[in-house]
Amino acid sequence: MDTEKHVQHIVNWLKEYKDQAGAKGGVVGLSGGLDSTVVAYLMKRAFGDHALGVLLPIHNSVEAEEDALLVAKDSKINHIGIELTDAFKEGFGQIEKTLGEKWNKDSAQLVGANFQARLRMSTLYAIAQNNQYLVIGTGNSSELFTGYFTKYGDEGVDINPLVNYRKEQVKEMAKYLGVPDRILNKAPSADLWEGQTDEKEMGISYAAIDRYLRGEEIPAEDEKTLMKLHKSSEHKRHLPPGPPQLDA
Ligand SMILES: Nc1ncnc2c1ncn2[C@@H]1O[C@H](COP(=O)(O)OP(=O)(O)OC[C@H]2O[C@@H]([n+]3cccc(C(=O)O)c3)[C@H](O)[C@@H]2O)[C@@H](O)[C@H]1O
Ligand SMILES: Nc1ncnc2c1ncn2[C@@H]1O[C@H](COP(=O)(O)OP(=O)(O)OP(=O)(O)O)[C@@H](O)[C@H]1O
Ligand SMILES: [Mg+2]
Repeated sequence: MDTEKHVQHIVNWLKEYKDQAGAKGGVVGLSGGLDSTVVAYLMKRAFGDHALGVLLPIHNSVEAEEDALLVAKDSKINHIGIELTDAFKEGFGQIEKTLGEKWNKDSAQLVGANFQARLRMSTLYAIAQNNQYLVIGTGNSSELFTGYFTKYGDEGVDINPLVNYRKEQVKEMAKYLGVPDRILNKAPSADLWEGQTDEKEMGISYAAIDRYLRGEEIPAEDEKTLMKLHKSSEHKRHLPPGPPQLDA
């Protein structure tokens, strides 16, 4: 791909979209991971001083604050940090306490992880509305295809500048934008629990996902895994359905 052309295309679109929405700028959650890093650099080009990155640490999950700070400094995006550890512990603790015996401990890790993603989403929306900003998403087409995101959590956003780009293309953009090697070379992770990586949890590599999305053949076992992820997450790619309308 002609990376320079695509970067300019996204930056132009961000500017146009913001203007037609009547917004002043945009806000993004800064995790220190590749996707939010690329979005931060693009937002800085599109929104200048009205690009805001927000570090949202929850000290229950893995901490990558140093990387997020490095991104803020390197991209020169305005940034703030909002500590969500207590809010998470309080909110999630109340649910556990109230459900008591009915609380299913087997799924608690995943449920807690999704709760964290939605808490971050709520926080970003509060900041966005307060500043007349839009919430800028970081999802790419590889994640969207597999459904590897929390419904109404990290994909609860206003616009998604990377949605037509595969993970490998996001990495190309990162190189073009001068993202530090430390960020470029990290294994993609939601950082929602110790040792979590996207590829381990999904059971397939981004290389295989992206090969498939490019229309190339992948091993049968990978294709089976990918189709399962895609089908089971179909509901995440649509607005909530209701019963069909009756005539009278
Ligand atoms: N057929 C259907 N029609 C309508 N709704 C349906 C449904 N099936 C489930 N649902 C609903 O969807 C919920 C399950 O979806 P969801 O809540 O998303 O949860 P789920 O897909 O189980 O988990 C999210 C996955 O994304 C990963 N993640 C999360 C956040 C960030 C990142 C990252 O890469 O940074 C990754 C996380 O590690 C996990 O593997 C169910 O609890 C139910 O409410
Ligand atoms: N600690 C955090 N602080 C602020 N935002 C966060 C934090 N953790 C996750 N997010 C938000 O959730 C998004 C989804 O996470 P995801 O892991 O898919 O992307 P990433 O971390 O940017 O890149 P990578 O997939 O390479 O790890 C992030 O891009 C970011 O906007
Ligand atoms: Mg990440």
